[in-house]
Amino acid sequence: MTSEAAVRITGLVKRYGRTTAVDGLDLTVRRETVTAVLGPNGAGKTTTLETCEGYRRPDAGTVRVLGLDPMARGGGLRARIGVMPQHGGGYPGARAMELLRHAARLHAHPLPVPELAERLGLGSCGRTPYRRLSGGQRQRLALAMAVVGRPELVFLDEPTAGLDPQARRAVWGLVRQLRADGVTVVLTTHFMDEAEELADRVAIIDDGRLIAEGTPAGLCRGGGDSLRFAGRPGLDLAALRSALPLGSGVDEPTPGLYRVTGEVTPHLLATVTAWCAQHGVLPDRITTRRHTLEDVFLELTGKELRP
Ligand SMILES: Nc1ncnc2c1ncn2[C@@H]1O[C@H](COP(=O)(O)OP(=O)(O)OP(=O)(O)O)[C@@H](O)[C@H]1O
Repeated sequence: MTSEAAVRITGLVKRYGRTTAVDGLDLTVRRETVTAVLGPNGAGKTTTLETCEGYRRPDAGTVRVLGLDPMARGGGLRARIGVMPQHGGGYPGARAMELLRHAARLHAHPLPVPELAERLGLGSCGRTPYRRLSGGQRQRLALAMAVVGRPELVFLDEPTAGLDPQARRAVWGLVRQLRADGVTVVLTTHFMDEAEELADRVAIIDDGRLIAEGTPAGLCRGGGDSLRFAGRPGLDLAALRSALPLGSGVDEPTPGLYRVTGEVTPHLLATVTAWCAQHGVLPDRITTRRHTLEDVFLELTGKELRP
């Protein structure tokens, strides 16, 4: 049934002894989307993913993945999901390509192994034993093993951590391809630009709870956007304000320097420059600053380092 959410988590609690890693988390992931789960170190992201993958049993709450309980045996879920763990384990003596071919053989209709290996730049290290692979090569191999079985849903735990910029772009390309092929992707990342680039939905968790969820643009909208320009001091702020779109404001924090607040859009910029033209003002040093996902993340989760 395709209208069913890919992942539905309700009131999830997971404890390790006295540590509550996940503390009443609610999260729904829609099918055929890319969802980025963000959160400070220790927020409970990996624990949440591992619970969805069937590696951890919830202490309370329910988790349904493709409509199934990940802890139930025999439901066929394992064959339908792909998992890239944060620290992928491989047999130390097995060669990279042997591991990938082995993973492919476990599935009924695997992707063609040579193309996938080529795409992730694994060709040249195919004969290298796992223990001698670099960190980045291990990451890319783990990603290839997660997707080789054509899963409906993949969980990628920090897929680009430790990758060079070229490999990062290759991973982004693969994630986009998965999405275009109708695969649901749930990934964690500490790179806010990565979430903005790839994700349809972003879920921010802190202390084991969901604290924000939405599209990257929706989460960033408004907030700390600003447009600044210099002009002759003492412009008629009330007149300029009345020309601006609803929800925008303007002030003159220092004489001759103007700050327009509100959502920065092409229309806002055009309005300000048109107003200046009508009033014989040459706006100098126009700069725009948009609220980024990193701004939102820091506002919501604070700036303190986590223990
Ligand atoms: N196997 C475990 N045994 C005991 N405590 C654990 C275990 N795994 C995780 N924890 C604790 O649970 C909390 C959540 O950890 P988790 O790995 O889920 O966070 P995370 O959001 O993935 O963090 P990071 O961004 O650092 O990877 C942390 O306080 C961590 O120390």
